[in-house]
Amino acid sequence: MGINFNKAEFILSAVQPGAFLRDGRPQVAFAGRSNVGKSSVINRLLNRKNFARVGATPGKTTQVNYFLIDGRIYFTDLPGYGYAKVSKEERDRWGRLMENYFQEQGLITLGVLIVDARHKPTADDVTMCTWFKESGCPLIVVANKLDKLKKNEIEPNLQRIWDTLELPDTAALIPFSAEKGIGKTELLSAIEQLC
Ligand SMILES: Nc1nc2c(ncn2[C@@H]2O[C@H](COP(=O)(O)OP(=O)(O)OP(=O)(O)O)[C@@H](O)[C@H]2O)c(=O)[nH]1
Repeated sequence: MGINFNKAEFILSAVQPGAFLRDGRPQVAFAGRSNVGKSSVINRLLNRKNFARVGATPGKTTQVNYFLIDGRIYFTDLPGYGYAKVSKEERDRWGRLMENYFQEQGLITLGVLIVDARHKPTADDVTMCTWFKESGCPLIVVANKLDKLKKNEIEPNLQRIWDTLELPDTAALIPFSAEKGIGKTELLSAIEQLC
């Protein structure tokens, strides 16, 4: 039977390396640059308004949040990166947490990397993508804020994202708008299929 994405509950925040949840349920790890709309994407997928935090102080989330979906799979919300005003200390803390997270073998069932459809992926996006690729999990890249693109910009921008991230043939790139709901059905069915 299909996963009921309307049935979601917040489980816990892991702030310490080594405190990551591991109970055998599949985990879908969401990552993305600060302000790319990661909370909005998660909220859209779960049909919620203020479930995952939206628009709070960027870059202040050095914690890994877990949401249990329908008692069956986890959405793992990784802390955003690339916010210019973050202190070196905070950045180092983020780096340690992520290093530990990606070192844990077999933790991630599926990686969802959210990038901005308007821009060339940043060096941080490329690094995050490499971590996902090296972890060996299937990878979906979500090009969010599609509603902000003109029609003729869509194709070249998607190609630029694909090329910059050097995506393998096995990856999927889904054009998305958390604002308008574009791409939601496609992303949810990809998640169901891969979990
Ligand atoms: N036009 C448009 N705006 C969006 C879209 N998705 C998110 N936004 C806006 O982008 C801003 C950032 O969204 P958030 O969901 O808070 O982004 P985040 O990546 O979770 O940010 P952090 O909490 O800093 O990690 C908000 O003002 C959202 O309303 C989209 O698809 N289209």
